[in-house]
Amino acid sequence: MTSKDNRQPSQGTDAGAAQEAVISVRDVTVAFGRNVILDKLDLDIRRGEVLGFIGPSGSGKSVLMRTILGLNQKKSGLIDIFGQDVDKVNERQKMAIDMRMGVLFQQGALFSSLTVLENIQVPMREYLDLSPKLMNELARLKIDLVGLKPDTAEKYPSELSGGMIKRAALARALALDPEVVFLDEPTSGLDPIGAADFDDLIANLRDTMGLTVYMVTHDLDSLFAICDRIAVLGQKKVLVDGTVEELLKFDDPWVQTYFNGKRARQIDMNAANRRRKSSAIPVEKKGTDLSGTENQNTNLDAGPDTELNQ
Ligand SMILES: Nc1ncnc2c1ncn2[C@@H]1O[C@H](COP(=O)(O)OP(=O)(O)OP(=O)(O)O)[C@@H](O)[C@H]1O
Repeated sequence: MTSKDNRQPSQGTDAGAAQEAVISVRDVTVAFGRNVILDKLDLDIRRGEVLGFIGPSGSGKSVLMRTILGLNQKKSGLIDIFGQDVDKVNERQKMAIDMRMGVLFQQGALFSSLTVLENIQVPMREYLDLSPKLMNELARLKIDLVGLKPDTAEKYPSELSGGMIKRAALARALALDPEVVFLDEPTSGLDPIGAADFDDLIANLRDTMGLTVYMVTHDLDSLFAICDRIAVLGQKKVLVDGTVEELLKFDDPWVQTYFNGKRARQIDMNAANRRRKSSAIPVEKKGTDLSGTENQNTNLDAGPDTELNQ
């Protein structure tokens, strides 16, 4: 676990390529006018991990995601993506970096006037020069990859359920076979079964394709089920990052309230561990979590609405 006071350098501290930082954020400050949202923030996103990003509403989780993606300007600091300082790349290099990253925005953000197939082809048209036949084949492969039926291709977003929209948006985010995908609250608005299915899909993509996932979420089930590591945004910085088990022991009122608050309920830690990547997280002893109790009480709602210790 690293907290803001003992932050590690981005590379070379841990064994193997699994710890390689594909994205490093250092000392990044973002402000809108005089309103400073992020202040000298540090964060690493490591290859092949699902990184969950949590923090109070309005703390800047989406702003950070948009800043990494180059959609918001930073005031100062360094963002290194795939080993390149984004301030020093030319247009062609920037485009090459963009192609290696996919994004699923909070509401799916599909074009309502385009079919699912056409939506998935939008990034292909923007970045690649492919024949219509090849684009159709590739888009249909993505539709299959995210678990949608083939006939979804011809449907418009208005004809899809919430879960199907998320999957179609994910298919579009995967259109260019990115190495990293950014997901902004991917399971919001889904029923628990739909959300669990979506979690499984993300975990599967990580495990089979080595996908790196940066996931802003308020969904504790997702955090427990598929996140290899969680970063907490607070006081305009990454307050702490670590595994769920490490965060449960982190002495901060907001973090404790988030995971152990008044609307607590049982989370099956063993089920969570089964679904998480075994190489990233050691599986605890059967029936016991790291706090030594049978299963962990967690709070689904208190966290995001609770003020962080300032
Ligand atoms: N383009 C913008 N111009 C001015 N202020 C902005 C802009 N974008 C975001 N903000 C402000 O930055 C702050 C952080 O917003 P952000 O959307 O990142 O929060 P969040 O942590 O993702 O919240 P939530 O969990 O509710 O989605 C908010 O106060 C928001 O009003």
